[in-house]
Amino acid sequence: MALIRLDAAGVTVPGPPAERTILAPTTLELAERRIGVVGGNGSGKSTLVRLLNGLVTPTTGRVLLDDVDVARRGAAVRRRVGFCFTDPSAQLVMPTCVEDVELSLRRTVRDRATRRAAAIDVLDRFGLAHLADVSVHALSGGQRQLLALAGVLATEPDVLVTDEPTTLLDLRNTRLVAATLFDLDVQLVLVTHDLELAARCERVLVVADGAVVADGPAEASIAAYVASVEAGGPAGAGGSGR
Ligand SMILES: Nc1ncnc2c1ncn2[C@@H]1O[C@H](COP(=O)(O)OP(=O)(O)OP(=O)(O)O)[C@@H](O)[C@H]1O
Repeated sequence: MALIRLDAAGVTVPGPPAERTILAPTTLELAERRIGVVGGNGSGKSTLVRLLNGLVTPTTGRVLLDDVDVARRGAAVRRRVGFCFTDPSAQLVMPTCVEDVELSLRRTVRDRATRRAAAIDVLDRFGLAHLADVSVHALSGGQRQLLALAGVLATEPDVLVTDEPTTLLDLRNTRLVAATLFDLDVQLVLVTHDLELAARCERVLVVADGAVVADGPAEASIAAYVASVEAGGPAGAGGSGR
């Protein structure tokens, strides 16, 4: 299991209209197998998790993966920390499913025939082998999300960060993607608005107004989040100035 450490890591963005802190300096150690991140729209969840693989660079403090500074050795960290976006279109770039997975494998498997076989194996693990030569545009929402996950996991990261992987999906596909995610042999950091999904994590962080306002076992964190929403607090109102 990787140890991810935020050491007073914060993010401030420049104006206009004025410089704004979108994540207050945050100190955390993340070592659990499955970590959920919940909070209102615009609260800072994506900013927080994008720090973990260098998609966002902290403007104060540091982020360390097993003592490697993400800002200094981004490429090395990204080989260990895979990131999956909410909208799979953001990462499916090749015409067919198999080619998309092959693209992920281009650095690790040099030989083309071996790479194709490895890509088919990956698709098979996600129940997508029968779609190998199908256009990525012909897939259902759930299949696209699974393919995006397959592409990231083909690189065998130690940690998978996934930002609202079920938000665009219907109930059946939500269940399919959730079952796949929770079955993976990988450390998972899961941003979600689905509290049932968050409840399956060992630890849940609640983000509000650019800060982690609750952090603990899923049940306690989710209860705190729900209570703050019911009280009309910032976690529910998305009150980060958007
Ligand atoms: N590069 C940036 N420049 C300016 N503002 C930004 C930037 N990135 C994020 N923000 C702002 O920071 C705040 C937090 O954004 P973030 O995407 O982290 O929220 P979130 O909790 O993931 O929201 P959602 O649930 O709606 O996806 C928002 O007000 C957003 O508009």
